[in-house]
Amino acid sequence: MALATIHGYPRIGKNRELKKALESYWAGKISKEDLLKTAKEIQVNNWQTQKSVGIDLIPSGDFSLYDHVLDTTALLGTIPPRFRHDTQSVDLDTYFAMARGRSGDKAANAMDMTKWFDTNYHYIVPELYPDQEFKLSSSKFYDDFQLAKDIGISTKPVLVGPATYLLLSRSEGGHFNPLLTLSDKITPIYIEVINQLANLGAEWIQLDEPVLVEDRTQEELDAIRRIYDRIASNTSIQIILSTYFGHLGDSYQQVVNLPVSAIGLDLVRGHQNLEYIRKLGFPQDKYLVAGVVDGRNVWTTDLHAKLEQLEFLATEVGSDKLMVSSSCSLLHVPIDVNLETHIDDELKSWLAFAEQKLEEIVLLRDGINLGRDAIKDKLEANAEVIQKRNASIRRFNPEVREKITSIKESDYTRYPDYKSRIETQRNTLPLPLLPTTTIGSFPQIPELRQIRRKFENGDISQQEYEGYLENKIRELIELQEDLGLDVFVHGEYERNDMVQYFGEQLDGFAFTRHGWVQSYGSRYVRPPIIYGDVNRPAPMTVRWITFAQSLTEKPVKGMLTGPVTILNWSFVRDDQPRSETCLQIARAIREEVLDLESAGIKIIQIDEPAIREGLPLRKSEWKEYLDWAVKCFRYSSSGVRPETQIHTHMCYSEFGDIIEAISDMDADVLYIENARSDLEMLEVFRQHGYDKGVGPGVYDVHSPRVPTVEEMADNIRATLTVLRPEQVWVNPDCGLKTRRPEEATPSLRNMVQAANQVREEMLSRIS
Ligand SMILES: Nc1nc2c(c(=O)[nH]1)N[C@@H](CNc1ccc(C(=O)N[C@@H](CCC(=O)N[C@@H](CCC(=O)N[C@@H](CCC(=O)O)C(=O)O)C(=O)O)C(=O)O)cc1)CN2
Ligand code: MET
Ligand SMILES: [Zn+2]
Repeated sequence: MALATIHGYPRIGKNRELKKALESYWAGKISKEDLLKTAKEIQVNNWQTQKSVGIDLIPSGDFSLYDHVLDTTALLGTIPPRFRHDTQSVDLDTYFAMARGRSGDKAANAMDMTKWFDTNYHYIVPELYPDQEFKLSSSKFYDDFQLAKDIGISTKPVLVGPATYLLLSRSEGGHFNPLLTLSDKITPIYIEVINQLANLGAEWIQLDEPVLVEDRTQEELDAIRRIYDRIASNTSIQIILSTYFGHLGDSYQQVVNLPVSAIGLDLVRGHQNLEYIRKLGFPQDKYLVAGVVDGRNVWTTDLHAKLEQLEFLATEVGSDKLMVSSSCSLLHVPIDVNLETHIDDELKSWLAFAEQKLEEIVLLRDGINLGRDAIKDKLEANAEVIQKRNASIRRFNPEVREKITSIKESDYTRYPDYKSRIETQRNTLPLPLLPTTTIGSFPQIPELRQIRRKFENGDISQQEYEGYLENKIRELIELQEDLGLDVFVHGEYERNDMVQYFGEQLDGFAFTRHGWVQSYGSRYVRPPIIYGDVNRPAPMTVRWITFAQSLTEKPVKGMLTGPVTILNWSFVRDDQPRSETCLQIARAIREEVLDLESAGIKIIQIDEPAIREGLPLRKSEWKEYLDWAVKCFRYSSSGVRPETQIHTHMCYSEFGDIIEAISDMDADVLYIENARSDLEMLEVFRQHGYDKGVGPGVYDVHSPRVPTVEEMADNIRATLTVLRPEQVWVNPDCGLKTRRPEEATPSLRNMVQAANQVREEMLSRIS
């Protein structure tokens, strides 16, 4: 009999219970016991939901208070020395200190955070030394397994696999490959954990190795082989080695022949895996975890098409060796589409969130085990939805299609080139050396969010809401005058989120009320759903930017989210190439840029923080993506006059390997994350050179800690060893929306002082 399983379930709770509990705990408003009680309730709820729908192999350990990679760090005892952790097991405060940094007498910077593969989920990057020791330091995975067992559910514990853990970590104290250097040391700990879980009664355990869908060297594959050989000869439990987010490529044969009981393959993003099975076969003695239901998108599954795949797989591997699964953890989709009362029924029928996906998986399993006839009614209903969706005219807007075809090749290039236009800009836009600015958003205080919620619910009028926002902007302009910043922003107070805000104003987008997806820790997003052609019916930001500009002589930046980021942070229609959808968004943004320029705005910032996460996981596919992604950005920004300055911003990623594409975007100024990853970006600029304006962030905004003048001045001085003074801007790493005003204001005051200090040093050197 085929089994139904998933890789993992959303952790946040249907009503964002985890966020509320975490933030209350951090604010000292609830106790540790209260927090852990909420965590337990969410887990129990998740298990019971899965059980009642009929999932056979239910995961445990997929829940996390903050991040599952950080949980693995706690498990393995790889606590960076600056957290001075000396107890046997990692306590909650050390755990959160690693994630968020700590101030006071035990002050320590947070660990780096970066994107989880090509998703908008962020994990805490492990820091490993060449002589790293590993020591079991957390009982979380046992506790979670036991908790499920206590309510009568024998779960499948899920852990980040040893190879993935090592390859995702940062090598400290010199360049080395953590997989090649540390695999012998990490393996015994994994063996210990696996055997303990077996002792507690686990029959299956899942080790997630998504690094296997990236390009791996033979040396790495050999090291992985050695790890799994050793695990196999020292454990007796059934192990699922799971891969997701892509296909196995050339390493297919080697991976499926690793000594484990089951192999998990993504058959959606990694649809090529199906071809490999067809051509190269699949080992007869193994289970196949067939990831057929998309864990990365929200569209109702075409059950007929998937059943066909599964029927083929059943003949290849035997139906008793088949597990029907999600393509990856359901962490990346919202929980329940039925909470969305304002989405119309037709559109809703096109959508499946986590709970609906559980039902799809169970149906597909039944289709395999009992035959198509047994699920006939459901199959027919599904076929009707799919057929109607494919034929729906709601997806097409002839006017948009027409405008897209009329784009000319020259529309993708800005004239004149940077060298000439920067001269013009220097004359029309007088700025001091090392201009200071911010990335855009200012603290979204609870009062602001509450008022927006009231406005959405109709409890206050539009006039009251906008009056409130105007006051906030007035206050912020005064604050920026007082701080002495050079280029101002309006604060983005009118935005719930930098992508959702635009999605709500564009045709072809649907947005959710409850469709939260975890981005990191307690921070969630509601990705808009792009179901049709994208069009901008009216200006989206001009009203707020021009209001802010009317209050000051200093330049106020127009603030937009770029097309690639809107694409990558939305759920995207799957009936046309992503590049086409992106160009439609780019057209909408270009219109907005031109409207801002006509309204007298001199600097327009178009953020593209997600440009890198759209990068395919296999290098051979990079060029194609970068070509169209960069083109879309250029199309959105190139219509302006020479004197209008275009800025862009990126955060949370490594940019070294795509620096040429970034330079090709041809923005006049680039603000880039820098502080949290040990000034890595400076090394990139040193090696590759960069000729346009750059603001490498001088402090990390994702930590509540207020940075000192001296450390920021040091960062600026470091930047000046690599870049010319005329190029350099001074700004934080990212927007300040997640900070409290008590953190943001003193940090910026120190930042301006740091810039002043360095300016004086430069002047005294000249004179
Ligand atoms: N889409 C996206 N992806 C991104 C980023 C980003 O900014 N946007 N930044 C990077 C890091 N990720 C981040 C993701 C989310 C947040 C963030 O601040 N999220 C907010 C939610 C933002 C939002 O949409 N807020 C709404 C909903 C407000 C709300 O929750 N209201 C309360 C009531 C008010 C209250 O009591 O607070 C309620 O509904 O119950 C609004 O402001 O309108 C949060 O989790 O707190 C920050 C960074 C990478 N990826
Ligand atoms: C995640 S990038 C954020 C950029 C945006 N302008 C902000 O300041 O919040
Ligand atoms: Zn940012």
